[in-house]
Amino acid sequence: MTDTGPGLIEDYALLSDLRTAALVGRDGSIDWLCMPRFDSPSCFSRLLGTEDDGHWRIAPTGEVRSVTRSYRDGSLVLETVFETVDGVVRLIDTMPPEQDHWDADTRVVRVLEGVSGQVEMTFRWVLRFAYGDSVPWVRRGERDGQECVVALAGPSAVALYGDRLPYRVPGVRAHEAVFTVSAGERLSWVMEFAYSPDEPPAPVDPVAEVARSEAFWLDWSSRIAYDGPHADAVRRSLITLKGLSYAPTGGIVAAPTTSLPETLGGERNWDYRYCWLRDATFTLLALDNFGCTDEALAWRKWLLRAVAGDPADLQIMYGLGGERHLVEWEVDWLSGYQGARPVRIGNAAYRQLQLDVYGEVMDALHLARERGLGETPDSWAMQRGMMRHLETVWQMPDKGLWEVRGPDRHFTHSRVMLWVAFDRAVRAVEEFGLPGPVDRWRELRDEVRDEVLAKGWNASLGSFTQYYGGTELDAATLLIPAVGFLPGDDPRVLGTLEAVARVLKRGDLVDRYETGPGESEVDGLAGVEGSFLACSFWYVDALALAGRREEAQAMFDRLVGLANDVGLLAEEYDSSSGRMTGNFPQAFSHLALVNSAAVLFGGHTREERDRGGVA
Ligand SMILES: OC[C@H]1O[C@H](O[C@H]2O[C@H](CO)[C@@H](O)[C@H](O)[C@H]2O)[C@H](O)[C@@H](O)[C@@H]1O
Repeated sequence: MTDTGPGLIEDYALLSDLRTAALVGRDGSIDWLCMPRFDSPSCFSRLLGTEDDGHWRIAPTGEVRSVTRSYRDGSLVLETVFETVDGVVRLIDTMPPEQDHWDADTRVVRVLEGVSGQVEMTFRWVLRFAYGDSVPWVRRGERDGQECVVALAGPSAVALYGDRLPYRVPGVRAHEAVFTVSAGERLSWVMEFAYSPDEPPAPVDPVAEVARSEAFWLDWSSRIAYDGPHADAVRRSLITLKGLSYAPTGGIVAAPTTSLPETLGGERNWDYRYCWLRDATFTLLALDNFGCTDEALAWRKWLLRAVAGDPADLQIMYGLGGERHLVEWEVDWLSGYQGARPVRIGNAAYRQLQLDVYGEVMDALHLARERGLGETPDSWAMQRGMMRHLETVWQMPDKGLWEVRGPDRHFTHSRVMLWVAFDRAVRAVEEFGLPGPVDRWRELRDEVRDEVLAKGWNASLGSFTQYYGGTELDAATLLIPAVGFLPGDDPRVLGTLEAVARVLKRGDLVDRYETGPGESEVDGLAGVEGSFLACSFWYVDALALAGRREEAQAMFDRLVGLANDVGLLAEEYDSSSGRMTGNFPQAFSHLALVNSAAVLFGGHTREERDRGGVA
């Protein structure tokens, strides 16, 4: 077969074992997999290069007439059905989450079933460790009487067990098997990551592993307390958010990929396999809003651990285990997704000052209190430490929530979120009787509010602007009513909604700010980018909070339709090509979808569900 490169971003489906994730294309090829953690080096990297950078495809050898895909209901067990002229086959893919032993082996399970006729299949396995840089030593092995293929290179090893194990293709650094599957026949494979190259991990029963994975997800998704409009999309988004969580610590990755471009062919390529306080906070609020309280508790634990120490050292993002150094570097041997270079590992944004993060964390912990998640001895102490530090830095310009790589500015959204931080601190004292310098916090809250209304508002534009003194707009200012800074029907909020509609909205898609030639190039990057999907959902929320519910619901109905065939959304959408862009699937987009559903239709809290009621 000729190498056609990776598929469209929307051609991929997610597998996750709550420690790492794989992306499977419509062509039956796993093109992205990092083992054993989300942020480990990838061993399949076709997504960011070519077939030779690593992939694992199981697909009909000949022409495929149609491909249909779906997840088994409520789960991350993916079924891909290939129809060919000779018959139909079903490929079942999953990564079983380990419920009790989080240090257990990470594995990918693939089961192939003949549905009708007889179909010739090609199984191709190209393993490359270290983001495609390291060709392993591959040999036949054996454990517990079962043959396997073991691939080793440096610290990494995997073992492949299965019914038809591939053989080395002469003269090519790939392993292949060609065989026929008849109706009623079932073949299966398991690929496991091994820490010790001396002994392959013990073989497991693939069919039982699929059942175990499905049972885990069904049990988890049965706790989702929502059966309102677009229930399938909301449930799929929540399952996706759960799939982006790292169970051993409670951290949540912004996305399981790096360097899927925000601009096709461009340089806006970032590594999202880390935990942003902002994204994780929004995610946990979204999960908790739909009854997934365990995840909210796990996140708080992760947060307390990650930010422990001197509040002056607070970062805007951390590694999955709370690691602080996420040094950015470029992988010069990968050609990038459809040529979009550079491919970046690590993310220099970890060193940025983004003041909105303080507001987001204070807001999340305040909501946790309001929802009765209970206090921990450390959480208020940590918040007070954060507030003490904020009092020393709040006047500084920052990089804003969009993490611009241009100059620091007083971004209006950051300033609004500072108000949120001081406001939630005041309310913790007033509403929950917690100790703190409430008079000082009140004064600072009022000072920031006056400042935003004086400097962030531009009367001639009739809108809040992106930063003090600027004339450009920013979709993040749509969040002003959602955080309670001004009511949804305040004339300044309505003016901002109108201005965003005029300048940043194309159809239903909303850009986060203006990019490209002629703009102020606030982000310090070349080129234009697609529309940021979360901003479109924020627009829906702002419409609803302005009392324009019908319009909001109609727009939400259309936005939900942008998800791919298995309900997944990337970070951005390029309306000119009609393609998804940016990292995939992205927590920000999915959490914005479920939060809009909560605004429009009401989330169901666990208490309400337990009482058998509806929010
Ligand atoms: O486009 C510029 C920036 O893009 C990334 O940041 C975006 O993703 C983050 C994670 O989802 C999100 O928290 C942030 O608000 C987004 O702007 C990237 O990580 C940055 O390094 C980059 O400057």
